[in-house]
Amino acid sequence: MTKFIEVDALQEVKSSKDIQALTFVLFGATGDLAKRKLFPALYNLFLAEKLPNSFSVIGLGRREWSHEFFHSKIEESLRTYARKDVQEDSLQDFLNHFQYSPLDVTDKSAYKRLQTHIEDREIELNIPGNRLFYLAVDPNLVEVITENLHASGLNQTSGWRRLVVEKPFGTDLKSAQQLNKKLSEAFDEMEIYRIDHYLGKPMVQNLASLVFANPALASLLDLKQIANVQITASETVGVETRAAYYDNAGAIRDMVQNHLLQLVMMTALHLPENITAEEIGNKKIEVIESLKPIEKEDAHKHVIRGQYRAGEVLDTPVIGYLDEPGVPENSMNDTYFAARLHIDNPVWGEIPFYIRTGKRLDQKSTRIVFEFKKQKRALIPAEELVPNLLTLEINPSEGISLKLNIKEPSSERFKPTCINFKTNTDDQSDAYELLLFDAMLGNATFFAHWDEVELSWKWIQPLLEAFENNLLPLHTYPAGSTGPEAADELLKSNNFKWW
Ligand SMILES: NC(=O)C1=CN([C@@H]2O[C@H](COP(=O)(O)OP(=O)(O)OC[C@H]3O[C@@H](n4cnc5c(N)ncnc54)[C@H](OP(=O)(O)O)[C@@H]3O)[C@@H](O)[C@H]2O)C=CC1
Ligand SMILES: O=C1O[C@H](COP(=O)(O)O)[C@@H](O)[C@H](O)[C@H]1O
Repeated sequence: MTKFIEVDALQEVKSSKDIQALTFVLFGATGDLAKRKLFPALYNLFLAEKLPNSFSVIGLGRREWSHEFFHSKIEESLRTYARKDVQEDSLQDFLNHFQYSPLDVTDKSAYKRLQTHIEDREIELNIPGNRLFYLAVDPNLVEVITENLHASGLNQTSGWRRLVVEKPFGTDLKSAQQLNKKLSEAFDEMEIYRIDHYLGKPMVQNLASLVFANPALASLLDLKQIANVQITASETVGVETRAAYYDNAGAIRDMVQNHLLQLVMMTALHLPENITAEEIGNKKIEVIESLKPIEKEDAHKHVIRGQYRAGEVLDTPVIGYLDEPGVPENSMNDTYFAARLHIDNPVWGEIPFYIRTGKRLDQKSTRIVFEFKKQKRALIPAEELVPNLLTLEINPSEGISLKLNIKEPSSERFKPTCINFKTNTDDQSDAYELLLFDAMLGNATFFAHWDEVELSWKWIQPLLEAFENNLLPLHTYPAGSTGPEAADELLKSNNFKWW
């Protein structure tokens, strides 16, 4: 069941007054996500006065850190990754909210110590028992942490309690279902926030309102005129230091099951009407339910998987996937995924959706492109015209552009010309800021609900099996390219190309 608070999803975020005093229990406080995203997001919320005066963050990890050392790590993170300059005069005020406690999550007895720590701080800072447990840890630890939170009674509190779980949620359909069952023994569905940071990206959050607020755009997006929709999430980075996780996950679990399918849902749901917060969840479920299954025997017709070889990315030579530290030399893991999907409902009918993602590609870009049908009348030779494209750029820059054919002055020729609108993102909250704020507020609109996650795994499962049974080739592509040539063929067979 979906859950929402009584706010319009499209409303601007509120202020700190809307968030009750709380304890933020951060599992994985010594890890990469905390350093790169969570501390900077909390800091930006603090500077924007969107945190309550009374809040306590208890950081956890196995490392034997002191509170002071923890503070120095947070400070380092803010100086490296925060969107805004560190304000020297208030930095210590911010850090004073944080304390650290070494804890091995598999050690049941340690949770009693944690409970005392949390309660002491609640008394000291006058915090009612509102507790947000944020699990920034390997997915394999989520179950044991939840079990121990339950067994120790830490989740039985006089205030509200919420559990924020990072993606990927499980590793396949069965494990996700088992995990969900376990979580629901300790928390109600209303209290579980499955975070997918693509849902926190401002352009994604605004998709629903964009068309409604702009009748011109709404009339442009007449579905009868759309030839196809393309969703791209390309990255220049490689596997970095994450081989242990990534070589088991691959692009299919790391990006497709969650981020890309969420983008498909968000893109397909919004046309053509205004949508309330509650309807967003329901419509997303309708979309994912309508996604035509691809049977594993047919996967080779609709799906391309690839792995990068050595090459040059942004003028720098880089090694191939198989030479990356921690990657087995015979790994068949996918670092690239592309597919052709169909949403089998009256709205989207025959319009194909193409999705693709990959590491070590030529550029970092997340975007959605609507390609319009070509002019059918023969007044202008078709080869002189490019299809009109409406592009929504999501990341790293944000904006909207429309590609048109404009006649060059003093010539009979047409030139493809883009009308661009770039959002000024300098002062814009980032995905984790928006999502952390919502989790603390109790607004689950932009979190992945269980139904969506389960339906996404159901759709993905035959493809996982096709990959495991090697029912489709693993293509290679040079680092710095746009991906395997076979991915171009996927579109060519329908007379399209990637944009
Ligand atoms: N990094 C990123 O950019 C992103 C990460 N994510 C997700 O966030 C989650 C965390 O990722 P990331 O931060 O990169 O991972 P890291 O490996 O960097 O961090 C893992 C954290 O888990 C802690 N940990 C591991 N084992 C135990 C244990 N037995 N007891 C207590 N703590 C333990 C580690 O602490 P210690 O070593 O001190 O025990 C560390 O703080 C993953 O689910 C990932 O998919 C999602 C989006 C982006
Ligand atoms: O969740 C993940 O996302 C990042 C890409 O995120 P973005 O916001 O930079 O587009 C990806 O690099 C990582 O592998 C994956 O775990």
